[in-house]
Amino acid sequence: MSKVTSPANTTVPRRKDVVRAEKLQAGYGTTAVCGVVSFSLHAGQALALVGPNGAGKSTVVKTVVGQLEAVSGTALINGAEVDDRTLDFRREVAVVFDDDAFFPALTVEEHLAIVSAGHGVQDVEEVIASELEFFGLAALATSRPYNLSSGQRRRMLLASAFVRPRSLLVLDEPEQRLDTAMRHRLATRLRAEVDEGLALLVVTHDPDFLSTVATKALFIADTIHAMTPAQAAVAISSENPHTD
Ligand SMILES: Nc1ncnc2c1ncn2[C@@H]1O[C@H](COP(=O)(O)OP(=O)(O)OP(=O)(O)O)[C@@H](O)[C@H]1O
Repeated sequence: MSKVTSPANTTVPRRKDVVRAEKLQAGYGTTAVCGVVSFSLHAGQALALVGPNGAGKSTVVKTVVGQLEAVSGTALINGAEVDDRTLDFRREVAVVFDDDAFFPALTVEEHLAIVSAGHGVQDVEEVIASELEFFGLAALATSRPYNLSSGQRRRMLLASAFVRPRSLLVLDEPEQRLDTAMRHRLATRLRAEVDEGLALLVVTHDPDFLSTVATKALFIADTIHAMTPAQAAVAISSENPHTD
């Protein structure tokens, strides 16, 4: 496997359809949880999935990244059917879900080192120091996850997606448990990375986060509505997308 020097130089050249969902029904077993989803996501785009609690956003995302089997339809990443065991998938796709696990015995910096070194990053120490700083965890580098607050653990999990290469980043409610300043810093950084070619698929309930980050949006419910980020921000602010 070729070595990379840092996550910063790993954005892939722009190309079509980093993600393509075609008539995708996400659900459990044979039971769909929401309407049929079709979308494409290119490098340099950020698609926000919005909608009320229980609408099916996480289920759709987990299906897109191959953690759940589709009820019907297909999800393609870089033109190939999703298989999260392949080297290509693991090299290109960084995923952070709310229920992500960690090792109780390992420190914050050890978690990040495993992820970074495991993805072939050469200057691991430098990269980790930079992300610890960004996520406000420098003073907690040698702490173990159970000695962190829930927001600090969340920061650690998010940091793990930034210490490794990625051309597609998938985040499920990244704003959860982050304070306002961290939310803003994260949103601003994500938007800058998207502008440089990252493809971002994000579930969010935060209109400000969405407005900063998203280039397009889907409202997930029994039927699916494509929206502009501005429309989606209004929809999730008012919790009623159908009034206008
Ligand atoms: N493992 C599971 N087995 C069966 N049904 C599930 C499972 N996980 C979630 N569900 C159901 O699927 C539906 C969609 O859940 P999902 O977590 O995708 O919603 P969501 O839009 O992400 O919600 P939230 O905004 O609350 O995170 C819900 O009705 C939920 O109860």
